[in-house]
Amino acid sequence: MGRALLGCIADDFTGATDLANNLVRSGMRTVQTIGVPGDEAATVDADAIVVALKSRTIPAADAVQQSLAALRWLQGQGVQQVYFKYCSTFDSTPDGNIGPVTDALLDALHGPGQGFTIACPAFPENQRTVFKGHLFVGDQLLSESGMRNHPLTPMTDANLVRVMQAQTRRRVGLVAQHVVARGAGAIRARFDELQGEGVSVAVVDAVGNDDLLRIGEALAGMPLVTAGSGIAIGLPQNWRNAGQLKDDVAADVLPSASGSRAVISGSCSLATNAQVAQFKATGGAAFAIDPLELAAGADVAGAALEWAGPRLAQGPVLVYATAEPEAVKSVQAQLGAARAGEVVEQALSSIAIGLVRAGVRQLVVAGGETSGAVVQALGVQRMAIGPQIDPGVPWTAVQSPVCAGETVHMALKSGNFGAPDFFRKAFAMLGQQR
Ligand SMILES: Nc1ncnc2c1ncn2[C@@H]1O[C@H](COP(=O)(O)OP(=O)(O)O)[C@@H](O)[C@H]1O
Ligand SMILES: O=C(O)[C@@H](O)C(=O)COP(=O)(O)O
Repeated sequence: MGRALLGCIADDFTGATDLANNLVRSGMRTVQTIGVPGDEAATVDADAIVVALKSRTIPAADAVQQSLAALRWLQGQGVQQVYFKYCSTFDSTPDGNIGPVTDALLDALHGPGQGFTIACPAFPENQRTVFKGHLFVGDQLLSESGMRNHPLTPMTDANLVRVMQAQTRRRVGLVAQHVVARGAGAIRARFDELQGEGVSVAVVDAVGNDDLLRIGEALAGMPLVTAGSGIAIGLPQNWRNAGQLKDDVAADVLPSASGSRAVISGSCSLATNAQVAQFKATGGAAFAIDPLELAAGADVAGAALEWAGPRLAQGPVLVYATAEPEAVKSVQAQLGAARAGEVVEQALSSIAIGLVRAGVRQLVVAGGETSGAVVQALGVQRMAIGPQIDPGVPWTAVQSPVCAGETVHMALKSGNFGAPDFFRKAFAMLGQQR
């Protein structure tokens, strides 16, 4: 059995690297696997393991099944605590999947209908805060932020107690910020009080990193934690206190980078739109993908690769389907949201394979679903986590059968993360890597 302390199940791939990044920065050596590893017996040598699923927008029953398979594999690794990671904007479809997966994990860990956990997507470093159970993105309620226009998971209610209650069979309650501010003892007392009232899932307020650290302390020994990546910063200290976590090796060292540079963007989020605009405005070579042409059967991937080939030597190239909300709505009205997403993801995946075949070894992918599709198409099985580019986005190093034996550096950028100059900043940083 391995010695991993924390076992994580992430519902998308950018989310997984976001969580791994926070764990690494808090001193846990972390390995990220793509999907549930096939080899039951192999033990992973790390303090934390993040199993990346692509389960955020699939049918709830499939998300449950995949999450339970991940749980069983993590239990086989001997983990002491399980962390279900979802989006800091609580992205979910009308059918879930956060509630159904939480129910299934609690049932599996505690018995049917039993157990207690938290729900806390707060990530203050990325302007996601929870106050009186309401999720804010910067100064806006979730429901008034760009998330209301998300292509797959539009979020139209900021009240997390209500959103979660609509998804779970269990009763949902609230640990308010004035309790969190009083420290771990007060938080634990509130957990007890809520359990006495029949509550099994507590939405927990957090408006700053101090809150996350207090909550982290209160979560020591809780078998299941459900959260965004922010809560992760408060957990490692619990194992340090117990003498189980040694800070004797750097947790974020990657091999040095080489090869050509490219960005693939399938995210239509506000931040990505700004990053694509900035890259183009500063003279970056960019190729736009039109979903309608794709759906009509045109060889858009071939055209993109033909375009990129001669440009790769000159610097990073960008291939993008990123579009403003009005354009996305118009495409979705013609193709349906799911089909539009599918054709774009498929094309961007083929382009990623082609780019790696053409010598790209430094690849930024923008968008959670997009990253999932690209990473799977490249046949990546594990990701080593390196230094942070912007909050929530680290460089990683992977192996792919598409360029067997050679390392590819990949950064999986969540749609709404990163400064406007993210793409150039990312590559500049690899150039200066230790
Ligand atoms: N122009 C477009 N029209 C419609 N859908 C699009 C367009 N561009 C990308 N998409 C789809 O939108 C979804 C964006 O989701 P994702 O990659 O998770 O980005 P984010 O991280 O911003 O949420 C993907 O399924 C992608 O294929
Ligand atoms: O928690 C977050 O915000 C991210 O880690 C994440 O999951 C974002 O998802 P995408 O916006 O779909 O990349």
